[in-house]
Amino acid sequence: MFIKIVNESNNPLPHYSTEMSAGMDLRAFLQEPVVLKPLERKLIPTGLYIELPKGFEAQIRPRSGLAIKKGVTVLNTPGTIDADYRGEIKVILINLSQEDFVIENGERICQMVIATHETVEWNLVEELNETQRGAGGFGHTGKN
Ligand SMILES: O=c1ccn([C@H]2C[C@H](O)[C@@H](COP(=O)(O)OP(=O)(O)OP(=O)(O)O)O2)c(=O)[nH]1
Ligand SMILES: [Mg+2]
Repeated sequence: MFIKIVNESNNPLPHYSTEMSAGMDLRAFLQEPVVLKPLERKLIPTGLYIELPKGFEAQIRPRSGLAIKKGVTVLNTPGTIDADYRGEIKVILINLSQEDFVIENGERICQMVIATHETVEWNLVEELNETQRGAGGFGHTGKN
């Protein structure tokens, strides 16, 4: 399917790097490099604006390579881009390493997955149906 996109950066459009990739890497759109000090977080622009159809969302997720090699991740992962959002897609990066991390223009900082979602209405009731699990959770299974 085709999705409208505006690209005000000088970087290439996001693309799937293999035939069955779920995510497309997004690149930082910067006039000059940005430094993230240890534990520092910053909002990084991409220069991209998209128009998703109703019932779709875009998820902003970390890149595993950046996470394992540099300790840099997306703070609010998965970030949510709503279908009615018309602003610039921005990425909240945080540096969880003990060294400065320098972000250059055009660097691939995260990935974006386009997904469908439901829109529901609540059916407010007094009680829910019974199940084998019931209220058990948080490591409940496997215990005697
Ligand atoms: O990583 C992100 C997350 C969100 N957004 C944009 C698109 C999204 O549709 C909008 C609102 O995001 P969210 O609902 O997560 O933020 P909020 O803090 O709840 O703000 P709002 O009150 O505007 O919904 O901000 C981004 O560009 N990047
Ligand atoms: Mg919100």
